[in-house]
Amino acid sequence: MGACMSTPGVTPLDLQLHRDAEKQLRETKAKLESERKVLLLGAGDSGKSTVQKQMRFIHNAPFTPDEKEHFRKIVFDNLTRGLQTVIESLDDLKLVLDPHAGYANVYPEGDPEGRAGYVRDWAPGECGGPLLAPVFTQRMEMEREESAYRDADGVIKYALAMDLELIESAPDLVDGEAFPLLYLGALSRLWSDPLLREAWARGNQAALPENLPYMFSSLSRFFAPSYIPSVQDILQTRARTIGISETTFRLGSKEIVLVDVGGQKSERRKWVHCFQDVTSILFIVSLSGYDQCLVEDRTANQMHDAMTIWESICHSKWFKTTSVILFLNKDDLYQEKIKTSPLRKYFPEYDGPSADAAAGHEFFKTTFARLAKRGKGKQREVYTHITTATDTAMLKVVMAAVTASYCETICTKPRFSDFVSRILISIFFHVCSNRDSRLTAGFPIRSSFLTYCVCT
Ligand SMILES: Nc1nc2c(ncn2[C@@H]2O[C@H](COP(=O)(O)OP(=O)(O)OP(=O)(O)O)[C@@H](O)[C@H]2O)c(=O)[nH]1
Ligand SMILES: [Mg+2]
Repeated sequence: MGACMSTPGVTPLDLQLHRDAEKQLRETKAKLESERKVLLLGAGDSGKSTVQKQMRFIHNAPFTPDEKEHFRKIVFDNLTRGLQTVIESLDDLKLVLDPHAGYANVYPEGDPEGRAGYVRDWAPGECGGPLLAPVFTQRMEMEREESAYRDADGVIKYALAMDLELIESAPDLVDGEAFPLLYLGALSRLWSDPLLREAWARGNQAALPENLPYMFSSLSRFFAPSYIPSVQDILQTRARTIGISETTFRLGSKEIVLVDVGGQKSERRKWVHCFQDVTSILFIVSLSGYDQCLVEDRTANQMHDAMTIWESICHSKWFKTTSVILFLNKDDLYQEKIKTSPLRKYFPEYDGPSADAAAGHEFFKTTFARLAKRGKGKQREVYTHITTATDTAMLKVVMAAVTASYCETICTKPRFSDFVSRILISIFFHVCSNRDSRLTAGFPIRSSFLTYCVCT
C-alpha cells in the first residue's frame, strides 16, 4: 500500500476505487466458494420445472400466497386451453364430433356438491345451489340470442355448439376471481365425450397435454370459490418456461443455485447465457416421449430430439469436466403406454421383448450412455435415475441418493480457470462502470488482479 501512496499521479479517488475493487473481488470470491450451480437441461415438457418445484418442497421453501394464486390461474388455463388443444386436434386425427351421439347427458363423476344434476340438463329445478342460478340465467340468455345453436332436433345441437364456443373464448382469470361456474358443465360434458377421449388417447400424434386426466379428475374441487392449489395440483400444472429462472437452497454449508431453462426449440438459444461455472447438469428426458411428437414440431419425435440435445451437451467444450446426471422421467406415464405402444415402431434398433418396461429402461440407459461416450480420451461417467417427477416421495429418495453420491462433485471447488475468468469479467465490468480513464491505464486494476491470483 505504501508503494501505492507514493506512486505519482495517484489521487485519493484512485485509492478509493482501488479499495472498492478489492472489496468487490473479495466478495465475489467468497460467494463463488460457497455457491454451486446446478443446471436443469432437457427438451420442452420433459419435467425440468417440475423437478425445480419439487426441490422447493423438499428443501422447505414453500410457495408464497402470490405464487399459489399464479398456479390457481394456470389450473383454469390448463383445463380450458388443454381441452381447446384436443378439440383443435380433431381435424388432424380425422375425427368428427357428432352432436347426436348422446351429448349433454353427462354427469361429472364424484361431484360432492350436488352440481351434477344441473350439469346434466341445465334445468333450473336441478340447480345445485344458489351459486348456479345466475349461471343458468346466463346460459338461457345465450341460447335466446344465438339462433345458430338451434336446429330441428332440439337442444342437443346447441348444447354442443355452445360448449365448444365457450371453451374457445375462455378468458384468463384475474387475481382472486373464482373459476366461472358457466365453464363447469361445458368442461365436464366435453371431456366426457367419447370422441374427445379418443382424440386424447391418440395424443402422441398431436402433442396433447399429458396432465388433462389429472386436471379433469378434480374438476368440481377446482370450481369451489375457496379453492387453493394443493402440492400435487402445483406439480401437475403446465406452463412452458420462457427465459431462465433460478432457485437457491442450502445443502450443508453450500448454497445450491438450481437454474431452470425453457426447453422448447425457440428457448434453447438462451441456454448459453447460463453455461458459465456450472458444477453439475441435471438432464431431464421424458420417457413417455418415445412415441410422441414435439409441441413445436409435429414431424419430430420427442425422444430423438432429447438424444440430439443430450449428445451436444455431453460433447460441449463448456462441460468437459462437469458432472452429468440423467433423469429418465415420466416413468408413470411410460409404464402405462409401453403396454400398448410398441417401442420398436419408433426405435427399430430395439430388439428386446415388446411391452416390457424394464427392457425399455435398459435400452434407453444404454443408448444415452453410448451417446455420451463417443470419441477418444477420458470417457464421461453418466449417472442415470428412473424418475416420476410429480411423485414427491420418490423424488425425495432420488435427490437424497443424488446428493449423497455426487456431493463430492457438487461440493468440489470450482476450477481455477473458472475462477480466473470470473475475476477477469468482474474487473472488466468494474472498469467499464468507472468513468475515470486513469483506472484503465494501470496500477489499481493490476494490483487487484494480482492480489486475487495470489489469494487463490
Ligand atoms: N405424470 C407425470 N407428469 C409429469 C412428470 N414430470 C412432469 N410432468 C408434467 O409434465 C408437464 C411438463 O412439465 P414441466 O416441468 O413444465 O416441463 P419442462 O421441462 O419445464 O418444460 P419447458 O419449460 O417447456 O422446457 C407438467 O404438466 C408436469 O406436471 C412425471 O414424471 N409424471
Ligand atoms: Mg419449464
